[in-house]
Amino acid sequence: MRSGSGGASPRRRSDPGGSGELSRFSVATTASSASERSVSGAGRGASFLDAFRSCFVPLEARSPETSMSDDFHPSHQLSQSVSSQGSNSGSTFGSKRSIKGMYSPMHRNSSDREMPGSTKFSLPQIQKATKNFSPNLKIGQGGSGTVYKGQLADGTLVAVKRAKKNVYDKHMGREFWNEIETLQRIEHLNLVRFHGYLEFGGEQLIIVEYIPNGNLREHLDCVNGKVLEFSLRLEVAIDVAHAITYLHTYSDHPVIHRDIKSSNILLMNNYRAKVADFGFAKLAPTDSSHISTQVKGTAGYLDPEYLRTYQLNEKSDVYSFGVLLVELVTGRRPIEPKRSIIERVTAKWATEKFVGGNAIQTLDSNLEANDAINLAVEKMYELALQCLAPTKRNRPSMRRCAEILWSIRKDYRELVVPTSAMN
Ligand SMILES: Nc1ncnc2c1ncn2[C@@H]1O[C@H](COP(=O)(O)OP(=O)(O)OP(=O)(O)O)[C@@H](O)[C@H]1O
Repeated sequence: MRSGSGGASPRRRSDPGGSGELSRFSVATTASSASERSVSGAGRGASFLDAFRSCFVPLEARSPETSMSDDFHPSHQLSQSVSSQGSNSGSTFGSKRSIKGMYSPMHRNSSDREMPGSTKFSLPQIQKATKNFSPNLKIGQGGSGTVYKGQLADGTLVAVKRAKKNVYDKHMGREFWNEIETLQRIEHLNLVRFHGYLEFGGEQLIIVEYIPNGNLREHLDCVNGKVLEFSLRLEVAIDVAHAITYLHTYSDHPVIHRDIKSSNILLMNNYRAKVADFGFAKLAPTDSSHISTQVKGTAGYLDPEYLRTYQLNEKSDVYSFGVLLVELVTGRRPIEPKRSIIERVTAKWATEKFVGGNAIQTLDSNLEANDAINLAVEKMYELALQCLAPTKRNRPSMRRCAEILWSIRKDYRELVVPTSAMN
């Protein structure tokens, strides 16, 4: 995914690992395609080291044995088309917002789809806000569309996601409605706020809160020439943990994001993080034996168990979060094809270093190590290893991840500012 700055000129992104883009994909085919896309690594074994190595072994993907149902769909209640303008709660885990009538695109017929889809916005309004989708206002490019910065008549800054027009790919349309459905359900300080949407005249637009300070990947790449300091990385990890905890635990119905990755973590000017991009999000299956027909996610972040079994679970987000933790410490992308084979899969390389007692060697070279950072890095890897466990039952809940990160932050702060100095 390529993205630009929040300003008028598109931002260039550096590529220190020479890794290029991580492909976002959905595997809907036979299991062999899943195995082709999986990450290779060391063999299995009984030792601790081998146990965590197996997080990265090639998967012997198999077709689900049980008969496949279609991708899980919530039992939609018919609805109004809501434009969610509610205020953010600001509480740690946010407030539950109950949207009684969920809008169900799956249950609409095609003539409905030609109708303007939002009570809030008209196409001319959005064309005006984005200067008719001016290339100068382009702030991001993803697999499913282009993102523009816009300003509404009342001065509110918004991000407008314009879905790709691809008549041959019905999944694109599904992603669009998926994102709207999820955004309507959720509200949390660490999730991008939904303003509304519009489907009209071949355009599919999602309008959300504009987040001014770029995405986490850009900051780890020092695109602005500024290093993201360690304490802020820890704060970002906590914000993301809060956001996912909310999705898994406190939203009306547990939501699985399915695409947790650094380019989907957006930063405010004060470096508070917000999770974006709900195109792949799903309501958690109520039936634990549910089998998806499509595995979705981004290479390098994808839960190997989900890839192998097609069984979706909240713990798939926990796996991706483990990859993100390693990314925060190392600054590297999850897969760096241009590095030596040992270093190519960042999480494997870094956690092996950790187990070997050399965690600090993996610290982002832009950061300067000190006692506080050393300790925090060790603890973050301990947590990352749990998140990256090969099977979901051995991974912690997101809530547990948040609690562990709070304690890491507490210890970090105490070491950075010794108590005696505060008295
Ligand atoms: N609300 C927002 N405010 C500011 N910038 C945004 C916003 N939403 C997205 N962006 C920018 O646009 C980029 C692409 O976002 P988008 O959600 O479209 O990804 P995507 O299409 O799902 O991409 P991919 O398919 O690779 O996941 C983000 O990385 C970010 O830099």
